Amino acid sequence: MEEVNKKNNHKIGSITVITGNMFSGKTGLLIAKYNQSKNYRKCLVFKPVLDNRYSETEIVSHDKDKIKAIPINSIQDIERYKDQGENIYIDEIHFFKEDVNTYLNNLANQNKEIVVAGGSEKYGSYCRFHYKPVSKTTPNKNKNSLIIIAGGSGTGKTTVEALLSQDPNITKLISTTTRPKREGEEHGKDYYFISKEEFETELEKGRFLEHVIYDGNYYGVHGKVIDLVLGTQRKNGVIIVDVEGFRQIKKYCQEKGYNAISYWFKSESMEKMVEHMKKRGTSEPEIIRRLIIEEKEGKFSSEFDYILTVKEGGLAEAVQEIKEKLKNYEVS
Ligand SMILES: Nc1ncnc2c1ncn2[C@@H]1O[C@H](COP(=O)(O)OP(=O)(O)OP(=O)(O)O)[C@@H](O)[C@H]1O
Repeated sequence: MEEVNKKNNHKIGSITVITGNMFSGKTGLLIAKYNQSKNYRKCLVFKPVLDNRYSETEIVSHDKDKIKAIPINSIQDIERYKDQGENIYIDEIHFFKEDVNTYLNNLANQNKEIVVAGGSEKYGSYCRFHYKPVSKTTPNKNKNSLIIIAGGSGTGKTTVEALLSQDPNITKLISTTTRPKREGEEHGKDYYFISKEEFETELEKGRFLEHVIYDGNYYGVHGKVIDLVLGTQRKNGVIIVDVEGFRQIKKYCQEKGYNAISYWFKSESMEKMVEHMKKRGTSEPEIIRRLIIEEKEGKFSSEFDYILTVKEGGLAEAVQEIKEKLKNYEVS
């Protein structure tokens, strides 16, 4: 499992360190991460004044990708700009000689998502970052977490969710729908079944964290469902969503002080994904449609806490990994 962001259960920021040898593509990756986030987060980019090899005011990768950057002399210069950004990108971090670790830890604890790129080990100790989030002033008393799962079709999300929810401490969050109840389905077990009018009223009030219209019916996740499981029942929850749903639910959890652990699911290969979809009886045109969605949404996989490549035949193993990780998030 790839850990994308070093975060703990307080969810108050992150530091992602991109390191490696010269010409290994560190700046290119930093630029890619910036491009992924720039349209929906306020982003600030910095570079050391000393690094004027290609440009004074731009970060330039070896592939000649470039983005505008603010040149700074000292890491502390970020102080003047920090309120204008939620995400902070710093290239060539090893050029700064002062204690960048302490400064960036403080910044991350102000809820900033930080990405730094730095040269190879021979340049010194820059890569010895240890992000130690401080306790929030109002510590999170809820030791339970919401497991948020997103990812491509046929990657095992539904199977893993079902296996996780067999655990008495993990509850699958129930969605709300306006579609008619089918035989055997139960209100509050399969879905909360409500009328179109009720759905639209709640939607207008902003109570749905995400919703879609499929086949003329609404489907959505109501905020009160998260409150019920994590707040009232004090259980862990699990939910499958798309990228936008993940963002809204993560934001809601942050506002409410609930822990959220997010996973982006992948299969070992695209062929395996297709094989799984075929096995399940998904039609060819639908497979193509889903692969296109996966390609589009997959660009945002780095926003998730973990990228989980589910090995072939490894669904139970994936469940175990998630459960193990869940233990680390429990606040005693
Ligand atoms: N890693 C895996 N190894 C073996 N079989 C798998 C694996 N991942 C998924 N499958 C199989 O593929 C099928 C589809 O899995 P599942 O419905 O859990 O995927 P999904 O990610 O929820 O897809 P969708 O988003 O389309 O609903 C199931 O039959 C499941 O058993």
